[in-house]
Amino acid sequence: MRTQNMNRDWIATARTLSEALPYLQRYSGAVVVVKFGGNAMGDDAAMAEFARDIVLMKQVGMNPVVCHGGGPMINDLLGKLGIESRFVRGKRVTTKETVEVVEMVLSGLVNKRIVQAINDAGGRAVGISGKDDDMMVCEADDPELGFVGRPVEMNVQIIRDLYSAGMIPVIAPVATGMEDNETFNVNGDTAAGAIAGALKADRLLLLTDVAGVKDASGEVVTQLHPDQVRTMIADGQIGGGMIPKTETALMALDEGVRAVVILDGRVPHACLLELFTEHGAGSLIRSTEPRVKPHGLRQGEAGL
Ligand SMILES: Nc1ncnc2c1ncn2[C@@H]1O[C@H](COP(=O)(O)OP(=O)(O)O)[C@@H](O)[C@H]1O
Ligand SMILES: CC(=O)N[C@@H](CCC(=O)OP(=O)(O)O)C(=O)O
Repeated sequence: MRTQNMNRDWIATARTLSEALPYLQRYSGAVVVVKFGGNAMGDDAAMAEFARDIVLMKQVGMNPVVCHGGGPMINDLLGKLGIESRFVRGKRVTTKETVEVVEMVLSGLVNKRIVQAINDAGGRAVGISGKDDDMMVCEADDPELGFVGRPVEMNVQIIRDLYSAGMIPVIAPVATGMEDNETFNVNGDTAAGAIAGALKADRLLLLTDVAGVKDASGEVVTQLHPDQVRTMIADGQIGGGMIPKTETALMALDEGVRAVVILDGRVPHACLLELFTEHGAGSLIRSTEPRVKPHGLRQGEAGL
């Protein structure tokens, strides 16, 4: 019977909402930095879905901070300009010419697309980059990479001011240098980690285009201790863009972030699944003992 089926659907929906209550209570006031990678962004519908999840997080009393990437979009524009993209250990080799394109794409096209999507979903997004209020000051990461920055000074009060005033900061990973006012291209994961570390965030969610950190047999490892991550980098199980991602996770944990999750941003409602359900998503990296549940909080655990 159609009516009975509909009733069953409604009851299931109500049950899901009810089951979210302990998570909503525990995460109230929590600072959650969400890194939205270029590969995770997808089409307009996927972007709208992501934006709704971020607005929902804000609506229920969390403080989401979005830090984005946009590597594929930079590749596109560089390609149109006839400039080749080259990466070393997951980071773009960035010339003076390239960095202008990087800033145009990240602080312009990508940042404003996300801001607009969040505002369309009823949030109050404000787009900034690491340059605003000197939020992120960098020095050169490695001479081989050119204008790629490594954050050395973080001034995150601007972010706290924005979320305390009801807004959702959306941050492009472009920063100022210590000298000569250079512009630095910062890997999106590195920037998100530095921001999460400086905020001592409760969670850092790194959204990407794979289901999580995979081992040599291609299986996603749902829970990782930092020592396991170090081993997997050293023995080559972790490679490419996953290197800056996992290195970021380790650094963020060292700086006081409670836990880092690497998850598949292409899965609908990935953030909600991770934060508000028992199921979780992707690979969780933290220093403490494994949880009873695969993701989220340990059963009976009081804190985050
Ligand atoms: N052990 C691993 N587990 C998962 N992905 C890995 C691993 N080693 C390398 N990778 C690669 O890392 C990529 C994710 O990094 P990247 O492309 O930079 O993502 P994003 O653009 O979302 O920041 C994956 O698509 C995959 O090709
Ligand atoms: C230094 C460096 O590699 N910067 C990145 C910044 C964008 C980024 O990180 O984008 P994703 O998160 O989509 O990969 C780049 O130029 O591609």
